[in-house]
Amino acid sequence: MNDREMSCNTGGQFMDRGRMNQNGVVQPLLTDLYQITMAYAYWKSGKTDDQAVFDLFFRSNPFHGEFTIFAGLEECLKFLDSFHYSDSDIEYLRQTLPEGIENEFFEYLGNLTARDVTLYAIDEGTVAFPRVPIIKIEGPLIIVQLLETTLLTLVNYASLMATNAARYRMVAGKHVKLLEFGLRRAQGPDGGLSASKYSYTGGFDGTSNVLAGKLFNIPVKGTHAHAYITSFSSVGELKTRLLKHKQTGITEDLLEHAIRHRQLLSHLLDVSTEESSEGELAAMVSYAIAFPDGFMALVDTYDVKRSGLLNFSAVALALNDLGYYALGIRIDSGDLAYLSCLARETFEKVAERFKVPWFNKLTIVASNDINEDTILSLNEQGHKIDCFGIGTHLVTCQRQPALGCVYKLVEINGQARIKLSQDVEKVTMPGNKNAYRLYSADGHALIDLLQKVSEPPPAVGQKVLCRHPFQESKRAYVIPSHVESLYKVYWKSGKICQQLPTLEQVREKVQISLKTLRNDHKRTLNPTPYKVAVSDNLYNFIHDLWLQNAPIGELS
Ligand SMILES: Nc1ncnc2c1ncn2[C@@H]1O[C@H](COP(=O)(O)OP(=O)(O)OP(=O)(O)O)[C@@H](O)[C@H]1O
Ligand SMILES: O=P(O)(O)OC[C@H]1O[C@H](OP(=O)(O)OP(=O)(O)O)[C@H](O)[C@@H]1O
Ligand SMILES: O=C(O)c1cccnc1
Ligand SMILES: [Mg+2]
Repeated sequence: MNDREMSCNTGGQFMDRGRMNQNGVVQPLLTDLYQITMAYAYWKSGKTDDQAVFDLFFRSNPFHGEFTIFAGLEECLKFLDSFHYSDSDIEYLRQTLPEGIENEFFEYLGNLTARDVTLYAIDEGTVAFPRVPIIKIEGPLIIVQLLETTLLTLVNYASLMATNAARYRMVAGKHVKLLEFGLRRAQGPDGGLSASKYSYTGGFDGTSNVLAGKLFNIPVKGTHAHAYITSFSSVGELKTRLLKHKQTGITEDLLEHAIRHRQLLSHLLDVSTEESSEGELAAMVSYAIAFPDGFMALVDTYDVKRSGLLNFSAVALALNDLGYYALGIRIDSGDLAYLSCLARETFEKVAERFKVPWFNKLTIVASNDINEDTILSLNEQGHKIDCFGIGTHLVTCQRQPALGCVYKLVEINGQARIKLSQDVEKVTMPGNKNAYRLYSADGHALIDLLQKVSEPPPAVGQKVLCRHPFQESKRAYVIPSHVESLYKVYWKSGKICQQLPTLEQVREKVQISLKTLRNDHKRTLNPTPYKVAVSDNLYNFIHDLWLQNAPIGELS
């Protein structure tokens, strides 16, 4: 065991060793220097045992949308569970922090754990909204402050990615498969792994990232690259053409079958065999021999119509002669609407002419710089794509590369704190609060309501005054048919205190939670903002505190 592994404590009640596996890069020094310098200054000024409450929240939804999927909670809990500065961490800090830092501080840091911290959170996979804290953390000021940057880095990208993936899922519809192909384009290896994990959470069906498959138990899927096709230039290069018949076991020449079918197909599809690529045919035959039960071929290397579809269909029919069913094709360039329709038409013709009805159902995968708008546009035009392979736009979240979650002090030693700003959106909601989601009779979420923790929760069937946090005139009475208390205690007294869902369960939660949102909040163009309100009591409290803290200017 290395010193990082040894530093993990025994874990909470519900945490088995499997779960403890955490990305090794997530450790207490994965933070900003200022957290540690502040910790020293807090320590020096006797604030070590001050009790703080911090809220982790975002101020606006990403991608011009009106919802965000909260993800990354499990990683935050693992981080709390293993929080401990190793001897080498302390040694590094001794060398790095300014001279004159007292030795006792390093001893203090060396013994510091997250045992005295309590973490409340919304369930991972739930839709969340601006200004409603998704995590609330209480505990000694120093430790709670020290957690800021790491928790933010664990939640921000995870939630952004899960939201992005959920948006792709919404525009693609539930019947189209979505595969994440982004590792090569992701923000480094760790970004790539997180992208694979959280795109699955958001509703993708699998990833091409093999390590993500192993680590997170996500289905791994894939086709092949253009290099495989271009590595062959003629059938003479085939080292073997032989394949055993699936049922009889008799060895046959797959190429011979393919060439025969290719001739027949050239009439049916009205393309000449001379125009099509022999290298492509050779590549497809060799791939089919390697994967007779999983033959999926890239058809756009030379020309989809004049070469790719002809060669693919010939090899797929040859496989059929030997008792195997091909899976389908991938198209990675050109007009994906047109080419997918052309491919489906081709398959239908072949199905009819060769009496192979399963040809109608061959899978058509499309890739090439696909984003939400491309899918929407393809839907409008009409297409026959069964599966999108999506890389760059998905994993880099090109449309909005960061979610702006922040971590703000809202209470210290029972005293509420407010951060003022010229920009009203940036004024923090002071005090220790609870959050509730109020539902209508038809099961839709109506509004999220923040209250002071001292207030009784809203009750079903009873009128609640919900106020806009900053605009006095904006208020509404809501009579909820169902009230959901959004926070659960996830970490207390050094233990994880909820049964953590599996990745699969979080993935299901995303879809269930999205269903509670009205469609107008989810549409891509000009969605209706979801309402986030405060109780009358909290409203008055915020505004009193605001006035107390805002200096009165003087005109001269
Ligand atoms: N029918 C379509 N409607 C809208 N967008 C499409 C459609 N078909 C493809 N696209 C998108 O248009 C872009 C086409 O990319 P690009 O101009 O690089 O063409 P290409 O097909 O890759 O060209 P090349 O064959 O030269 O590589 C891609 O982002 C692709 O997802
Ligand atoms: O387009 P993305 O959404 O990022 O999806 C991943 C891309 O990665 C692969 O090829 P690559 O782009 O590396 O080569 P290519 O440009 O020749 O297709 C694949 O063919 C996709 O095009
Ligand atoms: O398997 C694929 O088709 C794949 C994987 C990564 C990137 N592009 C395509
Ligand atoms: Mg590409």
